[in-house]
Amino acid sequence: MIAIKNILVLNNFEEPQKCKKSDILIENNIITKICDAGQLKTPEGAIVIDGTKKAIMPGLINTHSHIPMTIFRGVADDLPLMDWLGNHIWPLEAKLDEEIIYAGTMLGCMEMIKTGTVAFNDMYFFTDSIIKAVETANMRCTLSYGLIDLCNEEKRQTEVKAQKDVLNSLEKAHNKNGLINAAVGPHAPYTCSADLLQHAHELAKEHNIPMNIHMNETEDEIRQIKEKTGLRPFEFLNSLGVFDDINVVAAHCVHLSDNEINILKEKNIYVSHNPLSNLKLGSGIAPIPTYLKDNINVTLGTDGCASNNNLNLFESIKACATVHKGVQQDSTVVKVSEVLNMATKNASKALNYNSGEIKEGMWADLVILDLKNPTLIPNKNIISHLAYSFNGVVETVIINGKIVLENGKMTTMDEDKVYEKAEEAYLNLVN
Ligand SMILES: C[C@H]1O[C@@H](n2cnc3c(N)ncnc32)[C@H](O)[C@@H]1O
Ligand SMILES: [Zn+2]
Repeated sequence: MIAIKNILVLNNFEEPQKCKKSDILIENNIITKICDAGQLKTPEGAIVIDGTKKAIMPGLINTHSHIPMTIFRGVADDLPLMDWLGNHIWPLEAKLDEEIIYAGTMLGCMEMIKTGTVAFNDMYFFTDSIIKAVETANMRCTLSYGLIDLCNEEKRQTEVKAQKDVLNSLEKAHNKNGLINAAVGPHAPYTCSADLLQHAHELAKEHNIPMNIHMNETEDEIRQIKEKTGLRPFEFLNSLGVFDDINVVAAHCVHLSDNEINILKEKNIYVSHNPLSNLKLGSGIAPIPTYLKDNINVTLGTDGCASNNNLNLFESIKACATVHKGVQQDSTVVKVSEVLNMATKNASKALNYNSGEIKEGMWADLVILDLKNPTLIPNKNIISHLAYSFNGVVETVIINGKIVLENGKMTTMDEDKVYEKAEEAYLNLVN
């Protein structure tokens, strides 16, 4: 049990003036009580956190990452997507092994937790090593194995077989405490055959899990699909039935025709907006204000550390809250509450979580901020600061009712060892 006393609860992004000081009780992994400050009787044996001069917010949820790619930070800057992937990233990824993946995931979990992220939706390889690291860190996640067959039948068969093993591992991991969840991850329309996409869709339906896919990131890939199929990517996948009856998290969605935006609406597709990756790779800027007007569910992601190059979701929040205002020459688009909802409750909905808000009955996935931080002063306007000014350095993080960061220090891992292993992994990758 954890009792948090006299803390400012940031549970209303729309009406900041309604946020007030409260006491919170956490039992097992659930928020069981929220009452006025001073009202909570501390149950015997509870850990007590004094929330004076602190605020608590829902932990952030990153809906698009490649977490082991922390090891790739800085390896291939200033290149466009296809050159970056084909000539730099994929050749290096051919050299990955379990140890590199474990080291990269540990570093990624540490970075996310220290910047207020409690959960992430990932697509990568060597899923067993990722599971091992995430279990150590006690992070929540939805993991998918990146399916790529490049339309080669033999490769398709090995991918289908590999996917089966991955789902078995994920199911076992999920059964421990529910922290780890499974998704299917066909990489993108330009790397997957129609058969592989349909196979992934069937699996998602059968297991009742989401699909995680890169969509319409660059004009170049859209041209490729149009040449091959006569259709734009969303039209092509829709014709295959790939969006039916499942939650789809479509990363990027930078360049869409009106008809494709209609497909987003009709099929209730969740957009994972990755503004910093799109800016760095020169891919473009997604029309987020249009999506918001159309009531499309928008969430936020960082993408991997070779295209961002960090996992601090507060930076993506600020980018999202500012870049669209500049592009549209309209400072009223993408409001503070909208962007904060993207990183919390919209993401929770996309991934079928019970978090993203601070309410009785919800998972205790929470972040405590020290109000004595220059980027949070004046404290009165703290909700605005979360979108526009906060540097992301958080004090304490609770995931699934467990304290994983305490006064800025990881409780689940030896930080120095994680840094050392990550440096070693980098040398193994590039040499
Ligand atoms: C899961 C696979 O996705 C690749 N990957 C990482 N970032 C991006 C991106 N922005 N667009 C497409 N693919 C990406 C990884 O490098 C890996 O090969
Ligand atoms: Zn990606």
